[in-house]
Amino acid sequence: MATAETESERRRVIVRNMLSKEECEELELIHKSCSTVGYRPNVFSTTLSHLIATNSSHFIVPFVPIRERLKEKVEEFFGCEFELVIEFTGLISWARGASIGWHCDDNRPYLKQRHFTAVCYLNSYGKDFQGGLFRFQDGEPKTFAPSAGDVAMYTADSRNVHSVDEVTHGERLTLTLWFSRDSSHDEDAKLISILSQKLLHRSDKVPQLCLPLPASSNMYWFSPNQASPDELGCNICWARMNVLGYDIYYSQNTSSALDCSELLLEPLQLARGDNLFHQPFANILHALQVVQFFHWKASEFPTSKFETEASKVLHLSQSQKENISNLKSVFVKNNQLAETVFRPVIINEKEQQSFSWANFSAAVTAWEDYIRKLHKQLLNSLPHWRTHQSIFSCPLDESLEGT
Ligand SMILES: O=C(O)CCC(=O)C(=O)O
Ligand SMILES: [Fe+2]
Repeated sequence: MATAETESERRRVIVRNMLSKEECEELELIHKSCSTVGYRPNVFSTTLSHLIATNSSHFIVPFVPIRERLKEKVEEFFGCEFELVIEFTGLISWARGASIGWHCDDNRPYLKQRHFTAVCYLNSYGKDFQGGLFRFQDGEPKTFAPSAGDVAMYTADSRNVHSVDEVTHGERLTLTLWFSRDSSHDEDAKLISILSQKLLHRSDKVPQLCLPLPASSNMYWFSPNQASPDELGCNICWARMNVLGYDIYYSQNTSSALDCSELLLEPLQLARGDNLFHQPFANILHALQVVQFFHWKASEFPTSKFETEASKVLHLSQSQKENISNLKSVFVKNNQLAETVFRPVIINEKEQQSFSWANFSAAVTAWEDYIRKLHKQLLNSLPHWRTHQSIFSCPLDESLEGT
């Protein structure tokens, strides 16, 4: 006679719609504006420590309530209340060609501290990507077609040997967490320590707008498979902007003096068609964040009937256009590759056609407000996190409300 399994025998659960559409989209924004090349071919990743290292610590804030809910759910389902720590949190995207064969998640001596896995799917099979089905080697469910908001939770041991089919189209995006019973592997403690070093020694009491700071350029260099020569690759920040219709323009003399990798730290302007947007961005990551933010929120900016003030948009000269295409050939060596890997499957054509610099300009301001709000929440929370050595949702102190 079959008996109900006890909590300690439970090995997996799939929870549908655990993350809201808004949460999925916000994490997608963070990934598409901060990710680096990942640990496997055709995989990109964004870790929380990388966010801190690139002056984007405030992007940890949207993860906080999600991490909490996931931990509670894993503890409840597997019957280990108050026992677990989060060992790792990361956004991982899988581009065409990425896959992983049969494995379990603690299958290396240095991974034995991983006791439970939670994989949140931030976009959908059949809509945003093809291929990429998740499979368990035995038991039910056997195959799982991810949909945005779904979460798979399973024990990291050999009772859950699983694989992911090769992605054949689009970019499959996940938020992956591992949980441990061993508190010495607590990710929170490490994050709080580096956050404190970064944020508490700053002299500015009224925080400046946080502008991202790119990591070393090789972390953004994608080549289709790791063995192929550099000539075939592309810079992922550049490529992500190109596929959404933006060109990148550096006004300084780029022909000789600057090492190309240093260029990523220099101010730049964005162009589209024959137009150059007047406002400079501090560096390539700053431009990318604003572009991705606009792409996320575009529908919220009413289609402007008014042309941008003439002073905000300049007409590109022939030599500026040449400058753009010369640099593009350095940073995106294979345009076809960039299109295949980074072009979203669904691009709102209306959004592309009704593009206006006036709306884009409004998005620059809205992005600044958004970043300031996240940064304020982070500064509000950090003292509580330090006291409790744990990252958790804190209500905003009244004294900070409305500031
Ligand atoms: O993305 C998934 O569905 C699972 C990924 C996986 O198995 C892993 O990262 O270990
Ligand atoms: Fe896995």
